[in-house]
Amino acid sequence: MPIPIHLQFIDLSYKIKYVPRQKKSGTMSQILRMDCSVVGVQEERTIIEGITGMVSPGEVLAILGPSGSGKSTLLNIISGRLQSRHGGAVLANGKRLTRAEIKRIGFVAQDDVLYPHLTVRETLVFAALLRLPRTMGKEEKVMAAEKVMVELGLEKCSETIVGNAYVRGVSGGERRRVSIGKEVLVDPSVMVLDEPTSGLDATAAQRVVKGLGREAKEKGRGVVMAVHQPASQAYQMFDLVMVMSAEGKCVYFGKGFEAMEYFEKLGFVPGFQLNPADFMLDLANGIAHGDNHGDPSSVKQTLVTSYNKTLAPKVKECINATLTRDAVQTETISSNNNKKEEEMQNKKKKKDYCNISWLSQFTILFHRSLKERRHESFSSLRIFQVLATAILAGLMWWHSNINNIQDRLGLLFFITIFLGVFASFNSVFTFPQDRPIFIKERSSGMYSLSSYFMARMVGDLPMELLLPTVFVLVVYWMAGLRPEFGAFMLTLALLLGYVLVAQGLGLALGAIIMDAKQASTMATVTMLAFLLTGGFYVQNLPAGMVWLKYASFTFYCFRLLIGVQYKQSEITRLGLGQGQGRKNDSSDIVGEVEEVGVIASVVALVVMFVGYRILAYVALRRIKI
Ligand SMILES: Nc1ncnc2c1ncn2[C@@H]1O[C@H](COP(=O)(O)OP(=O)(O)OP(=O)(O)O)[C@@H](O)[C@H]1O
Repeated sequence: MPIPIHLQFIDLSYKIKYVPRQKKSGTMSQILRMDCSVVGVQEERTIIEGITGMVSPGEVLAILGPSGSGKSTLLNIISGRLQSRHGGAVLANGKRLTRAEIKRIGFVAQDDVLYPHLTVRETLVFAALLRLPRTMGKEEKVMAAEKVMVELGLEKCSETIVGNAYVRGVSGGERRRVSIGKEVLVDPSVMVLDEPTSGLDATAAQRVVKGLGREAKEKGRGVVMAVHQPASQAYQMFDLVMVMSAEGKCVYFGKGFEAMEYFEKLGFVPGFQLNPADFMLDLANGIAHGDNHGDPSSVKQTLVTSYNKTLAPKVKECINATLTRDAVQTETISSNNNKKEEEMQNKKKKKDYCNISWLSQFTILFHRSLKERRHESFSSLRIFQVLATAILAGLMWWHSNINNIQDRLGLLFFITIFLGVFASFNSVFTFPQDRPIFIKERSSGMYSLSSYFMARMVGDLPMELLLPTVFVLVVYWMAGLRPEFGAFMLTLALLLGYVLVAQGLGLALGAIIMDAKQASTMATVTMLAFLLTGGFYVQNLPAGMVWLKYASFTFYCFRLLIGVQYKQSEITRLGLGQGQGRKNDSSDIVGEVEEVGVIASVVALVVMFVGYRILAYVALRRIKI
């Protein structure tokens, strides 16, 4: 049974600052010319204002209001997702929300935040394994996921992938139920749902609302949900109703069955039999039925004034009474515990923020990462890209001659370019794509950042190294590079190491910029810059730019590759080394391997491998959850 939580929210307000892109006065020609004068100064907009209410264990509170009235914003605040960015207070049993309480609030966002390539069963089972307490065994957790699947009518599609707007998967309504299932699984004390019935037909919507209401009563769970046009039968299941105006103000908060009576007293009566929710939505938009009540703005003004005058004081009084009761209870509890015990409890709470051990989190996330990313890493398009490029390069450099220095260096440089760009470009999407799920799951306390990060890093290894291995295998033997097995293995190891460094660069850029499009452009530009300064095009960089060469991992890889491919005797014979009288020639570059040293080059690559990952980790730490 969930721990009962009385949730109170008092005088909530939320404002955003924004810069309007263009003023209304901007003419079309000004806009087309992107005239700077049409860009406005920063403005402030109030999204919600003075919202007060509460929900107790076992109650269902429905939030009704027109589109854009701030319902989602309110739910985000209530569930602790916009902490410290709003006015007013959200209290759980009389105390401000802490991370532990937030974890007890299940939140189903308006958009389904799920991994599209996992099946329904996989999604729920992984959620159960990560979220249910360590006292439960694996079998029990899997059973819990199965039970939720049955309760929500998802057995039929349990083996179908979840999908999203781009990938065909389960239907929108089924996806919605998966999102709800992920929260129901952990028996939260309060469930906050943003339009749980969107995408469902009337019968399915009613089933979901009924199910949520029944569980609320049975388990003593508070439920807060924003709903668009609930059917009258669904409306009967709401204990409390809040109606918000389009301007983000409250026009009604109170018992569901008393709402019509309240509006009637104000003189707003539907002219014919009407669904109460539809009637209230019309009122919130300023549309009054029956008698002429004036224009919409005066209708809304009447409703807001009346709420502030008559209902708001009663709501606050009721909240105060609950707060006094909670305070008495809290006082009794704390007087029973001495300070030391309290400290120990706090420590334990902090340690137990995640339900399972670090190692279990890592193992589960690792498996999930493999399952989720297999389609991406081994997509037929990627396999085709790699194989086609490898075969093309192999044919172009077919059994190239070791004495033809330009050809050989060209091939080694091409391999470096291809693998570097391929790895960095593919990995740049990892964190921006994961961000919404990462924020959602971390705010629910499912895992720690370090376990997520390590699982991603380790999970990426087999995924990201297999195709480059195939590439090297094909090109190496087709192009007739050094035929000794040792030389092949060294080249392979070196190139795989290089791929991991390039991948680290992509991960770091993705984590820092957190926008897949911008980060991919940045990764391409950075890789090109590194390739430019890598020594193939210009041997002697201008004095102030030499550092660029040493910052480029392409530089080290390229030179080490040459070191593996050419023996010392060949370097001397072909005049490849420095001091062989061929300065400023592209064939002079082997000399720089000697200049930097093999060990130093390897160390530089290792430092960059670790450094980029540390950068990515630090960037992820900045994400507010
Ligand atoms: N970060 C933001 N930047 C700009 N506008 C915002 C931001 N957050 C919210 N808004 C605006 O605040 C208003 C309320 O948004 P919100 O999503 O809370 O409304 P809603 O009632 O849930 O709407 P719907 O029912 O259509 O989902 C909208 O007009 C929205 O454009």
